[in-house]
Amino acid sequence: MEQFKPGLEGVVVSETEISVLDTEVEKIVIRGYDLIELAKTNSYVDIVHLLLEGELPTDEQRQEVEKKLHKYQALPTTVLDILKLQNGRFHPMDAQRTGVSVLAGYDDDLEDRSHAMNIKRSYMLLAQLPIITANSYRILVDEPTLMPKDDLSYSANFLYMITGEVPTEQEVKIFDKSLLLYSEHEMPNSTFTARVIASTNADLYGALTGAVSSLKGNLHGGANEAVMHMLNEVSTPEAFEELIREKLKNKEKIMGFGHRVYMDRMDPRASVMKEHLRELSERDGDDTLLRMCEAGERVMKEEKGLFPNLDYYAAPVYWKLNIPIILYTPIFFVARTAGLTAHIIEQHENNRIFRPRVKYIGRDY
Ligand SMILES: CC(=O)SCCNC(=O)CCNC(=O)[C@H](O)C(C)(C)COP(=O)(O)OP(=O)(O)OC[C@H]1O[C@@H](n2cnc3c(N)ncnc32)[C@H](O)[C@@H]1OP(=O)(O)O
Ligand SMILES: O=C([O-])CC(=O)C(=O)O
Repeated sequence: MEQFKPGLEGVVVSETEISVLDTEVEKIVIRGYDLIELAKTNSYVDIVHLLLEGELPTDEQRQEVEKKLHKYQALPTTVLDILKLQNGRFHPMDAQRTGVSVLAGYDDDLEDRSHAMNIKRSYMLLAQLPIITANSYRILVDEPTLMPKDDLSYSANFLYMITGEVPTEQEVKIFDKSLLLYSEHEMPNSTFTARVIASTNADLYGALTGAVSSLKGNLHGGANEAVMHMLNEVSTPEAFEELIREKLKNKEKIMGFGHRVYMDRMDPRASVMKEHLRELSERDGDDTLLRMCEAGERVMKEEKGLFPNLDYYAAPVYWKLNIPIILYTPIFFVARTAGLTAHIIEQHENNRIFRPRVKYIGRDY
């Protein structure tokens, strides 16, 4: 039998025009563009256009995308009704999975896998997921639901529905940047999951529900919530350093550190988020969280030679934006929906079913 690679490490599973992590030139390449460079000048909606249409938008096209995202916000009321019926027992991540499934039932052309239909579905999901996500939390904590405002941008509306306050320009800028950084990242577990499901010719909703489930785990998207819980266990850099040393002694994994691809350096997206944490620390005149994170970074480099991934610095940034911890991973999923749908569409259009083999280690036969 062929070589066995645990965790498929280093195995190439797809050809793609969407993205690649080029470790030689240290770039996250999205359709030919460096994501970290794009983060300096572009917005999340630009990346949505790049991922779904193949090109960065002109000013006019950007406005069209924003308009389209507004137009598609009409969420069938059943989705939130179902969440309410569960008496607030849904984790927002599970609410997203259920929400995407329910939306499949409203798609009259479910069997139509054409490019145009899949692109339309992607925009609809991107428009409706922030409403499902923010309101699933509101239902969970028994607060009135909130619908988007006509005069707010995509990212501003998402943050508004989460916090209930119209965000400042600085808050929108930083939140939007986090969505951009989370939008796409080559072939993580969730994207692979989505492509495996899509490879049976299953519909886009089915592939996405699989991806939500994958992303929820704390070795993947769930790490951002775990990071914040860990930071909240203590309140000083010294105590945080001690906490990490203790966890390492107990052979625990430290959430927010390590990455299958970035082995010997910090995830470049984490560096961008770290700068935004600095900015918010200056705004608040309180850099305790930043100093705690830096202490964690130092001890992990020293003890394990491991570096932060995006989740490590996204978590304290979301904390400073007043976002409830239970929404950190769901926000990651909303942002990643742009990349995931692009991958599902690509899989549908250039498909061979995934069907690998095993190395048998069972009873003799
Ligand atoms: C945006 C994202 O989704 S990024 C990923 C977010 N996930 C996390 O932050 C969870 C914590 N990190 C991890 O669990 C891992 O580093 C992963 C899942 C990201 C990558 O996993 P893999 O490439 O399979 O690495 P693996 O888990 O085999 O680790 C290799 C070694 O480093 C150690 N290691 C890796 N990450 C960590 C960590 N965060 N804390 C402590 N030790 C770690 C492992 O224990 C292992 O040590 P060993 O060889 O002595 O057994
Ligand atoms: O690439 C990965 O394995 C995980 C990750 O950082 C992401 O999905 O953004």
